[in-house]
Amino acid sequence: MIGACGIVEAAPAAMGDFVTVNKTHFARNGQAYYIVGANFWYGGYLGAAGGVGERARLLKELDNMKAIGINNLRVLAVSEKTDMKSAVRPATTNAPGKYDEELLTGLDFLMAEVAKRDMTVVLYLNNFWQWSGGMTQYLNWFEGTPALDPNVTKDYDTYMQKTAGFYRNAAAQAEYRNVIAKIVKRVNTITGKPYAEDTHIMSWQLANEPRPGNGNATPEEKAVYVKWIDDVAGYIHSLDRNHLVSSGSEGLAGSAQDAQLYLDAHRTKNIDYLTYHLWPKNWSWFDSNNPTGSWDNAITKSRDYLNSHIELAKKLGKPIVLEEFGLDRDGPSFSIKSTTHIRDRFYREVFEIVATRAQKGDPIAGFNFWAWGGAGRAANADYWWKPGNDFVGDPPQEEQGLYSVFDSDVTSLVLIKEYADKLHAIKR
Ligand SMILES: O=C1NC[C@H](CO)[C@@H](O)[C@@H]1O
Repeated sequence: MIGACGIVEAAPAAMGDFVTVNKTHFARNGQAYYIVGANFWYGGYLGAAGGVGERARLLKELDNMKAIGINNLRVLAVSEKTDMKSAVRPATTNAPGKYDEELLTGLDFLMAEVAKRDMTVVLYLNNFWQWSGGMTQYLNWFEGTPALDPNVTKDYDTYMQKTAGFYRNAAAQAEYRNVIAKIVKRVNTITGKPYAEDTHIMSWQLANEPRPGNGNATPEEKAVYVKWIDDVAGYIHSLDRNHLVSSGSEGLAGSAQDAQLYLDAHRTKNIDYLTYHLWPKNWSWFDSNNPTGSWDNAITKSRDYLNSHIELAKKLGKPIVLEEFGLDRDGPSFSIKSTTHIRDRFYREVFEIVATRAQKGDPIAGFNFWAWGGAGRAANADYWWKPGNDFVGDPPQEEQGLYSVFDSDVTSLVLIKEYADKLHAIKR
């Protein structure tokens, strides 16, 4: 069918129900719903009508993801204009109260196309990291503190400790809630449907990887964090009684390694399901320059991380989604010409634990790998992103090719499809 923008579009799929929580599982359309997902942070950017928009690419990416069984996308809904070097440009928020409607229409287009493919989307409304401006940019606006890019300062500990000041800043929280209301109460300009009534939104998510501070977060910082999650999640539910709300937490790695904090932060009835992320290289469990020597350590710790968080989900009686995980390409290399044998081995280990425990009825509700690169390609010899370059799965704060799964990574795509079939076959 030829759509309004003159591009062949998928035929409308049947309208589904909202994703709901049934004890420790998701349900949709009267049956168990398992997440076979991709991180696709830039999906709304590709949907824009002009500027950075690439609607023909977006349709192809969605069709290619659908073809390997992907049913869920995790997408950045809001970004903040910032001077920080390794942040995406443009941003949906140019300044407090000043929003880029063309870019926000990109999210409308994405949601319209997702609905045609009966996929669902998790939309995150902020970012603890600098690659979309995020909480640090709010503090620059409302505290006047410089937005210091940790890729430049190389001081992530100070970055994390200062960024957590966002939770305590009343003016920043007020603007954050203004933005939340703008998105949650938005009416899709393509379909005319209010977002709050869109059954293809699975969940609103407070932020990407919100942390209480750095690894030495104080009891006071932890208490502020727990209250912030409860308050904001409750605020979102007050605007929208239909959709789930999640935090975007990484699990213990994003909770100062404090399991009690992770439980306390997610016990509230306002958080409907748990999230966690798995990053063996980022967390120095895996050394990609010594893969053989570090594999056993990495996979042992990864297996423990995967399984222990499912036990925490059992304690809270809520589903849990592994909504980020990744490993770099053989070499290591950023080039799409490099192989992905080690990453495929890691993915298979992750998928096997998720699928096996899901089949057993444990509260693991699926995964989103990080991240879909699809047809995007790195543009520069140094693999860093510059405005005007393709978007790929790696945001601008990392080399373009670090963790992306590209459309040429056939062994990875086949592996994802193999486990998509297993998860989609689970009937409960
Ligand atoms: O949310 C995230 N988690 C890990 C990704 C890869 O390092 C990173 O790109 C992103 O900020």
